Amino acid sequence: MAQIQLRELRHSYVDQPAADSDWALKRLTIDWADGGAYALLGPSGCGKTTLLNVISGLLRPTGGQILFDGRDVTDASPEQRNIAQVFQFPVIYDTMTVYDNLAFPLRNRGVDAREVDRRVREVAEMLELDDMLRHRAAGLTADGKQKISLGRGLARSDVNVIMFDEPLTVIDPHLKWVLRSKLKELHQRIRVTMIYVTHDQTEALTFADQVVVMNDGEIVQTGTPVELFERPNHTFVGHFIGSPGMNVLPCEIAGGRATFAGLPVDSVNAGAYRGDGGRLELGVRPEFVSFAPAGADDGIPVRIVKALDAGRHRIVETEHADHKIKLLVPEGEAIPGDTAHVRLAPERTWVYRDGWLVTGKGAAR
Ligand SMILES: Nc1ncnc2c1ncn2[C@@H]1O[C@H](COP(=O)(O)OP(=O)(O)OP(=O)(O)O)[C@@H](O)[C@H]1O
Repeated sequence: MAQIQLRELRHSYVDQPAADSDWALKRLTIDWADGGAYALLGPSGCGKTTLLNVISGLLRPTGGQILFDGRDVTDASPEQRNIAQVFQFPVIYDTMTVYDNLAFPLRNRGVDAREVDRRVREVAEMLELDDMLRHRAAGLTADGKQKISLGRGLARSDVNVIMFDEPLTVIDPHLKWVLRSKLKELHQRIRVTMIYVTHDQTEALTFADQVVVMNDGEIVQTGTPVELFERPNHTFVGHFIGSPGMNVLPCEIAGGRATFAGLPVDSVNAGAYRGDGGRLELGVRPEFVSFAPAGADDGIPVRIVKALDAGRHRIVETEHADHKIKLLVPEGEAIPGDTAHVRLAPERTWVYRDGWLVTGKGAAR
């Protein structure tokens, strides 16, 4: 097990990177605690796989350092880094039995037969593969094969880190939930540092203690699922996490107060803005927007565009001067007809400058 530190890590696939867009990873600095469960979450192309390959040693970064327990491993080979990796698609030996597949990484490291047997049976039981240990892997379904891949990643207890790259892609939807909870349970049992890469927020939020959100080669926020929900560090995090994502509205700030379309809006942090220009926006999640009671005219006047049933609540889309504002209305509460006023909860409304949360110390990077 290891603490993993990335220092000013950069990578470009271009020979002579010049433009910002030439960088697949842009100066990442982050510490991952020994034994932590992390998810690396971000849209396709944001650099997740590049980062995993740099950590595992398959790719030499253009710049920066990788430290395992304080030791610089930037130039170490994948074998020297002692990492287990589980990929999107099963990597198994079809002609071997399930047992031999699980035992393979242990035997390869010279682990003694009794310990191999103990670990194989333990992992097989956790993944519910115990009744098929003598079967040939070739006969298994795609789900079964991917379970073996997971098992091979989890069998070794001496690894510095286990990395999962979208491991549930080929798994049947109803089994995904089961495997996700199993992985979480397993992490709690074995406490090896785990990094789980996904573009699926549900997978990230259910697996990880800390979620690292990436966009466009940068880490935009690291936090618990609650932190990402309650205090998005960047409008991207607000959009990407949550369903529907955060409302983002253009605003102006004068005298420490924000206005949207000329209407005053109270926020947590407008007072921290230093008047240094930039694109100013307000962010508020649909959960923290509500309709003012009929007859009240405080808040933002809106036109109701549509309402979508989402189980326990409805997602209502409203509009003010071509700006969409979404809100959640609990089941049983009335939705006004054509027009209404909406209120933004001041303690849940944040000001962003050029996408980043205004903290008073410049952008909240
Ligand atoms: N071998 C490569 N050669 C050139 N460019 C690459 C290569 N691999 C990735 N890239 C580019 O680097 C950027 C990051 O890609 P990467 O695959 O790391 O993202 P990702 O978040 O893992 O995406 P996905 O979820 O689609 O796998 C993208 O712009 C991609 O086009």
